[in-house]
Amino acid sequence: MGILEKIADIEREMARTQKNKATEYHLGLLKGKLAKLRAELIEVKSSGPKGEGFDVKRSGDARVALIGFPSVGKSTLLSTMTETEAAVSNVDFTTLTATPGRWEYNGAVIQLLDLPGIIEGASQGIGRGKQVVSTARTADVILMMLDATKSHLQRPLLEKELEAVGIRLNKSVPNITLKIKTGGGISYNSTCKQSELTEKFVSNLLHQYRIFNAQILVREDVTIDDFIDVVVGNRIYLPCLYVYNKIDAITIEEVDKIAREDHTLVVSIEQDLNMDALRHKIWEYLRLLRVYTKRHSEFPDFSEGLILRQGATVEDACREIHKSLVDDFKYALVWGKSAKHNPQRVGITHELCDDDVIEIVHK
Ligand SMILES: Nc1nc2c(ncn2[C@@H]2O[C@H](COP(=O)(O)OP(=O)(O)OP(=O)(O)O)[C@@H](O)[C@H]2O)c(=O)[nH]1
Ligand SMILES: [K+]
Ligand SMILES: [Mg+2]
Repeated sequence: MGILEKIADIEREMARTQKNKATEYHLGLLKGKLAKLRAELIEVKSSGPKGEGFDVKRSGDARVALIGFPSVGKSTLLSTMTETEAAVSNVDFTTLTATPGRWEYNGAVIQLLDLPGIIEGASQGIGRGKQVVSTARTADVILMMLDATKSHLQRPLLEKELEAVGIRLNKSVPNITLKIKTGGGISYNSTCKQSELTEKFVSNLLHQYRIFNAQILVREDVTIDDFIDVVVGNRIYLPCLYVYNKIDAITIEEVDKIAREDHTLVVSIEQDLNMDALRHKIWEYLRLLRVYTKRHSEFPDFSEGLILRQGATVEDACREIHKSLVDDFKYALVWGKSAKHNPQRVGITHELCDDDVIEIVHK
């Protein structure tokens, strides 16, 4: 039996099994098996011949991947926001390969990656779906484009396809440590009450994965899925913005309803509705910082900032300018949101905020 058939088998069994307290445990183990098979699918992919994901070189400060059903307007967006002219038509599967475009915003250069449309079953190799969802793993942000005039089932269907290749959307990494040991059996500890996880389940699931010696520490109330994710590994946690296009073609009441969903923005690319909000939202989801530098007794250079990731420290800023600065670093002066007073004298581990101004004093 092939991997896909085995997956289908387990999915059927899970669908047949009623969900209740008595079956929870059994279902959990089935989920574990399923995750294992899916992981095998991903692995075959990454060790397989070249071109499993689309081979587009990353460039700029970050990458945004456009994911969606055919004809939702992905290429229309690329053609609107970048200089790249992508073919647009009402015929499904117009785009057949990954097409990058360059978008500048707040001094950062963002690569927008237009991708072929995908449909249900993409992660299992239907159409070019497998390549598309593999490429999604390389993005910093997923822009999931949806057609506001079409069925609202598109959203959960696409989420399922991305989940299947190990992408977790708008979720943080579960606070679980798993240390594989060479002896001592399974030792399980939790710092808080668990609503789903039990010691018996943990040890059985680990046995399924041929792990017989390990230390597990769980620091928050997690789900069985979270635990499986940690055991399987190879998961990617990405921010995802859901963009409903073509709102020019639906009623204002419908627009209002959609706009209330989490992580969601409504636009019409062709009618230029809400597009500034979209640009701003993408920037927010990229979690980038812009920091300005200044020389001693001069004004800051606001024409050019450093682009850093959220959580970046003075050390990251130094590296961005020149790596020798890290070795020669004495202290820095910081003005802005991260400073307690202006300027604040800080060390190399100080965390920076968006729009901060920094002066580095070196030996
Ligand atoms: N009504 C309306 N139609 C739009 C809008 N944006 C794009 N379209 C139309 O949607 C159709 C599909 O656009 P594309 O950009 O080719 O869609 P795609 O998602 O790239 O499609 P594939 O490459 O086939 O996956 C075209 O006929 C566009 O004119 C919009 O804001 N409103
Ligand atoms: K199309
Ligand atoms: Mg297209």
